[in-house]
Amino acid sequence: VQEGINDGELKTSRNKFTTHNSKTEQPQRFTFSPEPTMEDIRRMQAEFTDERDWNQFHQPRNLLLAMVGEVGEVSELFQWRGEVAEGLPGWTESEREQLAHELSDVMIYLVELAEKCRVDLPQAVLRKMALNKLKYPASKVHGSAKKYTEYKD
Ligand SMILES: Nc1ccn([C@H]2C[C@H](O)[C@@H](COP(=O)(O)OP(=O)(O)OP(=O)(O)O)O2)c(=O)n1
Repeated sequence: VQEGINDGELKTSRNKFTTHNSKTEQPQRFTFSPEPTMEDIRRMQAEFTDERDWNQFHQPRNLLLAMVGEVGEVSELFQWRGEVAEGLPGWTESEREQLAHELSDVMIYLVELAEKCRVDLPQAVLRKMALNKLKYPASKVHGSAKKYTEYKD
């Protein structure tokens, strides 16, 4: 993937939040762009830290603390607003961009934390989702948010 993303591409990806189907006025289904992959993000962040000689600070515990700090920054954006509906109606472009920044910070630190802990994150996610399906069979739990310990067969 390219290092730099031009303004046009950034705008397109932001607009996916708000585009509507003009005939039905229904929000269009939202999807991510296929790139960058988690491996692209790992490599780009590794280059960023190498270029700054920052690996000396990026041990697992420091990355964990940095990630949790960024989760706090995401929380600040939702703080005192009450419930927020999907698609964030009423949020300004600038608030949406701020959220995109903070979620990205969380992702960047998460990916680097996984790398430094030697967790192959994309594959680990696949394994965990397979486990989740076994634990919560759709036929059994459909429409209920109980934790698995509350089901008695
Ligand atoms: N030692 C560091 C410092 C920063 N970053 C990178 C990863 C994050 O994506 C981003 C975090 O930068 P800041 O710590 O400046 O945090 P914010 O961008 O959230 O700024 P602020 O805390 O002012 O909102 O920069 C990094 O990898 N290692």
